[in-house]
Amino acid sequence: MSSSLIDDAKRRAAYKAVDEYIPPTTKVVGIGSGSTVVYVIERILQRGKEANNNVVFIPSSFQSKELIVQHGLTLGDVDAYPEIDVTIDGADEVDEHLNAIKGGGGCHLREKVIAEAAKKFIIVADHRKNSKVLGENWTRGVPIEVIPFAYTRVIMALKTLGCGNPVLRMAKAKAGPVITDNGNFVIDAHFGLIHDPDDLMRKIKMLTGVVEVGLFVRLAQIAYFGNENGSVTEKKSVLYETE
Ligand SMILES: O=C(CO)[C@H](O)[C@H](O)COP(=O)(O)O
Repeated sequence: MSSSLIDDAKRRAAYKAVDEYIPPTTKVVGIGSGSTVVYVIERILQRGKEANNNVVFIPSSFQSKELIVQHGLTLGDVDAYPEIDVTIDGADEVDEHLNAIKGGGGCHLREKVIAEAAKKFIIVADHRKNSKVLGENWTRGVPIEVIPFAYTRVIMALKTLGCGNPVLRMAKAKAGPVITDNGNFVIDAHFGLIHDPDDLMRKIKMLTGVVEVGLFVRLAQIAYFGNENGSVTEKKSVLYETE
């Protein structure tokens, strides 16, 4: 599938999420990170200045802060708005229960804060992210943010938890590791198929030096996946099916 078809798929998922989950009454919107979120902002801007005048946007990263500011939207932060109406974000993989792997862009700590702060957390992605079980399609591993001082110890501990080859994420245009928006490192740890993401998330989070794990368990209400044929698949959490 060409990159423009993938971009179209991301765009359709993002547009549908904005159309269905940001009604005119919405006051506070959390903005995730990544390439799909760019289309979320694109759709929000298409609603026009008036529709966005009374809405505050809470970023999850340097990237989303820049998107908000550059497009003249009102920037807020989670200190001032600890309760968010709806957060829309991308994902690296989503399972059949709407658990997700996130952090491909290294932003999962702040993304989780604004996902948990939201009354509704919505995922937007292209069809490659739509799996039955985590680890099926996303084989780069679970992103784990760690404080630099502890990274070697955390790598050793991840091996005892069953990860064969945890990798310190290296920067592409700089010598050395990726540094997160919080000044930390990221380790990518592939565990094969993850049948119990809650259990794995808790075990990793208990390791000293781990700041946050890119496993989002029971957080999403709905996920939209843009497909190759122009359709959008909706996956809804059973936790919200009664709504
Ligand atoms: O978790 C993330 C960043 O930390 C992104 O949301 C995730 O990597 C998906 O990105 P994209 O929309 O570019 O596929």
